[in-house]
Amino acid sequence: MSGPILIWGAGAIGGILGACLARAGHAVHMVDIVEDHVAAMRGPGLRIEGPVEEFTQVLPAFTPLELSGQYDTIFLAVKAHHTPGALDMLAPHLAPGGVVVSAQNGLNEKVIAERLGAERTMGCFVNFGADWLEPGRILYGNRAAVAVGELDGRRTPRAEAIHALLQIVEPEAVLTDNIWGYLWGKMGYGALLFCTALTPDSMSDAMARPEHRAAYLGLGQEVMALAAAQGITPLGFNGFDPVAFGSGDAAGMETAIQAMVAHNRKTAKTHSGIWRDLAVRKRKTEVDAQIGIMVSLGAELGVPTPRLARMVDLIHDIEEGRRAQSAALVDLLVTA
Ligand SMILES: NC(=O)C1=CN([C@@H]2O[C@H](COP(=O)(O)OP(=O)(O)OC[C@H]3O[C@@H](n4cnc5c(N)ncnc54)[C@H](OP(=O)(O)O)[C@@H]3O)[C@@H](O)[C@H]2O)C=CC1
Ligand SMILES: CC(C)(CO)C(=O)C(=O)O
Repeated sequence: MSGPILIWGAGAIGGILGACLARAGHAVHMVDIVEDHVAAMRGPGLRIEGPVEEFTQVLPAFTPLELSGQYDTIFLAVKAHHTPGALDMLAPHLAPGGVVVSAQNGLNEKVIAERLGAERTMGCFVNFGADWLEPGRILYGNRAAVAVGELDGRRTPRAEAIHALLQIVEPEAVLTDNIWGYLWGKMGYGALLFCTALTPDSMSDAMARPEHRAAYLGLGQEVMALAAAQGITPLGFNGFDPVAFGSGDAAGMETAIQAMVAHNRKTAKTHSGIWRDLAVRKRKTEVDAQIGIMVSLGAELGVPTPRLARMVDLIHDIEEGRRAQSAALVDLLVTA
């Protein structure tokens, strides 16, 4: 790896990665389509605030049209449904031997590998919480699990180098030989987060409701059945327990729910990114790119996903103004 690191999509996740790496002395360039945000990063700088740490970092920042040159290491941190469009813009800036690291939720690694080649794609899982507040301001809500690894599980010098970079941001970041396991663990946890976003409540308040337990357990079980049908062994983190959901172990799932509720009680990011897209940003969520793809996969593999499918419809209803966020929407997922 040589030359500056490029962060493509300098919002909540990309902003924190870029600011932390630059503060540690790495040359980092930021790219974002939000012009006011790009201007703010150049000066007065990107302000990271909240309970984890507070600092301001001035960063070389560009809109995609302003960017020139090629980069060996690019972290991609746009929302999953923006991945194809971002890759069109990013492709000319990836050096021939370079790599794109997906710091995103979903299975973007597949999209990147198809577009740029598997050998130019690295898998990454991030679970720390952050919110883009306004141009130049990001809330770093809590620390949480981070993992990185080659798509084929090999331990390579470049994976070690990316791991070392991520350890600057999260000292407990893991270099894994099972990145798909982490990504599918997050697909499971992510399905639960989408369910919390059907309501106006915080992640922990929504997930703690006993009358909605069956909805959360059913969603987690559907995702773990999809992972199992592909021969993937999902991994746990921050309270999410894939073994309990995969085996339908009632006591294990209850312990996992309690642990996830406790984890999310400690963050200054009280609501998920999905909730924020619906309630604050008033824009489309990643539901098709994260949950919709699992419904399609279920149809291909013959794995039933009735709750995931219903949830996609409910999120679309909120996005398109047919329904308002309400705890009553989760009632509709209690029975499959
Ligand atoms: N925030 C969090 O706590 C967590 C997020 N994630 C995942 O990380 C990924 C990034 O999320 P997050 O950082 O929250 O998202 P943000 O919306 O905060 O940041 C993404 C940024 O990329 C910009 N963007 C969109 N399209 C392009 C493009 N083609 N080229 C350059 N920039 C572009 C966006 O602009 P605009 O807003 O105008 O679209 C925005 O500024 C998602 O997959 C999310 O699910 C994972 C774990 C935690
Ligand atoms: C809530 C969080 C940060 C996971 O902890 C997340 O992934 C999201 O907001 O989508």
